This record gives sequence, structure tokens and C-alpha cells, in this order.
Amino acid sequence: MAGSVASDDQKFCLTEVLDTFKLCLSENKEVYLEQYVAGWRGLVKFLNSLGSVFGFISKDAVNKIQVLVNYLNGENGSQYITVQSMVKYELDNELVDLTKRGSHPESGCRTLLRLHRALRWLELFLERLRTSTEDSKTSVMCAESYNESLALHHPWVVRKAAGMAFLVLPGRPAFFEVMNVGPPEQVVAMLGEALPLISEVYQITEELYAQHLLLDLP
Ligand SMILES: CCCCCCCC/C=C\CCCCCCCC(=O)N[C@@H](COP(=O)(O)O)[C@H](O)/C=C/CCCCCCCCCCCCC
Repeated sequence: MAGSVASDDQKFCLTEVLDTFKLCLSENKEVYLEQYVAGWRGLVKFLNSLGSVFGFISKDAVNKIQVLVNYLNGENGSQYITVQSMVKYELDNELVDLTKRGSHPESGCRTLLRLHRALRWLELFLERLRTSTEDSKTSVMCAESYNESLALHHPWVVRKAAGMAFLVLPGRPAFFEVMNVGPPEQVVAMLGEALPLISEVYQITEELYAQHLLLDLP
């Protein structure tokens, strides 16, 4: 089974990811970038355990995570503590290409936007998983969620490659097993806990980006 080929330090645990997304929100509802990135790291571990066919997706996610980690660890790291402070800092200092790619092709704002769109995919996919039945197909749930979110921003060739990768997703029982949470009822309960947190992080970021007209960054 796909999950058993992952080494221990690569093993995915949904609880771990859930906890990371819990830690994303500050008391005044700002989104901590370090925890946001850590949440994605956890998800990438899971993706890696599904096999090399997802390598091109994992690689893109890792690249984007790394861009943000570099900002966090860089000389202006204190400006990148939250998504809100990052947006303010980059906009105030004209560090974002707003209409076409130019001298800031890898701004924190545009990089995070890509992960933010993927978070919507995750939200839709987890909701489908949570309400699925034993004979539901993960590939279909994944494709539907993708078509309603990320696909709207991807060119044909990426959509095609993603669609082909979804076809080799394990069935629901094996998928639940790789999640490493316990029996299906427990998985469903965990998803029920995780989803509101993920939705809240998504909504807060979406509103922030909408307010600053950043939802279409090139
Ligand atoms: C309980 C957990 C279950 C689910 C766990 C899911 C784990 C998923 C982990 C990572 C998801 C990958 C996130 C991908 C970010 C994609 C960002 C993006 O849109 N990049 C494109 C645009 O970037 P720029 O060119 O503008 O820099 C880039 O072109 C993308 C290339 C790769 C293809 C992306 C396909 C995304 C499919 C997402 C579904 C993942 C399937 C997971 C199957 C469970």
C-alpha cells in the first residue's frame, strides 16, 4: 500500500496538520506565516507518500514553501510574521508585481496566493471526503474539487497532467489508511474538526487579498 513505503520521518499524520492549522491564527485573527507554511509541509509529506506520480505537484508546492521560508529567515523576516504584515510590507515597499511579471516575480504575496488557491482545493476535497460513502471515488472527489478551484487558474497542460495524476489516487479505504488517523468514523470526526479551521484561515486570507486587490497577481 502507498502509505507503507513512506519512511517514518516522512509519515503523514492528519492530527499533526490539524494542529498546525490551529496554530495559524493569532488572537486578533491574523495568519501566522510560519505555521501556514508548516501546515503545507505536513500536507506535502502526505502527497509524497502517495507516490512519484504526484512529484510534479509536490515539487511546485515545495518551491513555493521555500520561497516563503526564505523571506521568513531573511533580513526582513520580522515583516513576514503574519500574512497581514507581509502584505503591508510588500505593498508599502512596492515589492509586488501587480499587473504583469516584472522585477518581483517571486514576491511573498504572489507566492502565497498560489498556496491560498490550493487551500480552497483542500477545503473542497476534505469536505467531499468527510461526507463521502464507502464506494465514493477519491479520484472523482479530487478532480471535482480541483475543477472548482485551482483549475480555474491553471493552463490546459497543467490541468491535463493533474487530471491524469488524480486517476491513480488510491480508493477511499486505502486513502483513509494513509491518513493514519484510525477507523473511518474517526477520520470523519477529525475532518469535521479540521475543516472549520482551514475555512477560517482561507476566508481571512481571501478577504485580505480582496481588500488589497491582490487576487489576480501574475
Ligand atoms: C487529509 C489530507 C488529505 C489531502 C492531502 C492533500 C495533500 C496535498 C498536498 C499538496 C498540494 C499541492 C499544492 C499545489 C500548489 C499548487 C500551486 C499552483 O497553483 N501552482 C501553479 C502555478 O504556479 P506559478 O507558475 O504561477 O508559479 C503551477 O503551475 C503548478 C504546477 C503543479 C500542478 C498543480 C496541480 C495541483 C493539484 C492539487 C491537488 C493535489 C492532489 C493531491 C491528491 C490527494
